[in-house]
Amino acid sequence: MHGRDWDQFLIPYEQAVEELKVKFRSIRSELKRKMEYSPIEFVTGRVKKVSSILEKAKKLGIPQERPEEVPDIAGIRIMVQFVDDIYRVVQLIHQRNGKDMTIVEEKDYVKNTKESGYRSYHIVIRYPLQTANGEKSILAEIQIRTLAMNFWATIEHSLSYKYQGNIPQDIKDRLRNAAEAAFRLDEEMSQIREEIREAQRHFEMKSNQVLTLLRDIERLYDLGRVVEAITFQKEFHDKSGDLDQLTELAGKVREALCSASHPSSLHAGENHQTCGNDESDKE
Ligand SMILES: Nc1nc2c(ncn2[C@@H]2O[C@H](COP(=O)(O)OP(=O)(O)OP(=O)(O)O)[C@@H](O)[C@H]2O)c(=O)[nH]1
Ligand SMILES: Nc1ncnc2c1ncn2[C@@H]1O[C@H](COP(=O)(O)OP(=O)(O)OP(=O)(O)O)[C@@H](O)[C@H]1O
Repeated sequence: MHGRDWDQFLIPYEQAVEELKVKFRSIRSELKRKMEYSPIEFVTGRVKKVSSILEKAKKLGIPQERPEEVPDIAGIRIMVQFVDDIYRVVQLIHQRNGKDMTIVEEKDYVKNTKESGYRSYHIVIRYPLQTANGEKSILAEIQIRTLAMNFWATIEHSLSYKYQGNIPQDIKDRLRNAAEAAFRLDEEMSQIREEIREAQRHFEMKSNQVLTLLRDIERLYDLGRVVEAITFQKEFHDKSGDLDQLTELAGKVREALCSASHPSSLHAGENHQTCGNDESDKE
């Protein structure tokens, strides 16, 4: 190890961290620009300090002459809002496997919580770089976690640093309780999110129903069924806005529209597209 130029050694790792941060931040901004949901909240990255590389090499039994075998000299961290989003990001990384990165190892500490209470999803990748001295590939670590998991891990990391890895038992116990609380917070947030999604779906169904209903009433007018159209319009105004009531009324309007556009003299089957719930006659 003597004589190693660490500044030189770390250059590709710095480049990798910068490139990886740009790549994952770009995914976020691209999705946002397209007004689509982004599972990525924010991305951070760091290059490990030399002292920490040496300690880790020792811990992992890696010879000092081969520090490049330490898997997390280059590391990025992707923060997400909800636990589901972790697996969406994992999927995004899987899609890039064999393209601009190659997956070397994966550890799911979200499903397999560590003894300490630590939860995160880890992926070690081999990442190819174009450097001034040609192509080089290095190992890099991607950690994916929710904001709650990050909050817990950040506090735990500083306590671990303060106590040099020997956190007193009572604090360890409290940290495990806090990890439980962070887990419950993630669960609660996921549930709230589901309820919000359900409410959005319900709102969308209702506005579609209202739109169809008003169009059908207008078509009744056009077909000369003015009295019926007025009655339905009044009924629509009197409704409380309950989806079931709107659906029932929509059914009645459809029936009236159907009989208006299918005088009994017509053969059965003619103009059938105006009846029922055939989507083909909707604009
Ligand atoms: N705060 C915190 N971070 C952890 C913990 N365990 C792992 N990490 C983070 O995850 C990285 C790699 O963890 P692992 O994939 O388990 O690799 P490892 O070298 O076997 O980890 P160790 O448990 O530290 O031996 C570490 O460098 C930390 O950044 C933990 O208990 N608390
Ligand atoms: N993949 C990563 N992405 C972004 N930041 C990280 C990553 N891994 C660790 N960090 C952060 O970098 C800082 C320095 O951590 P350091 O590399 O010394 O230790 P560690 O990787 O957490 O632990 P260890 O060396 O025991 O594996 C800490 O604030 C840590 O939270």
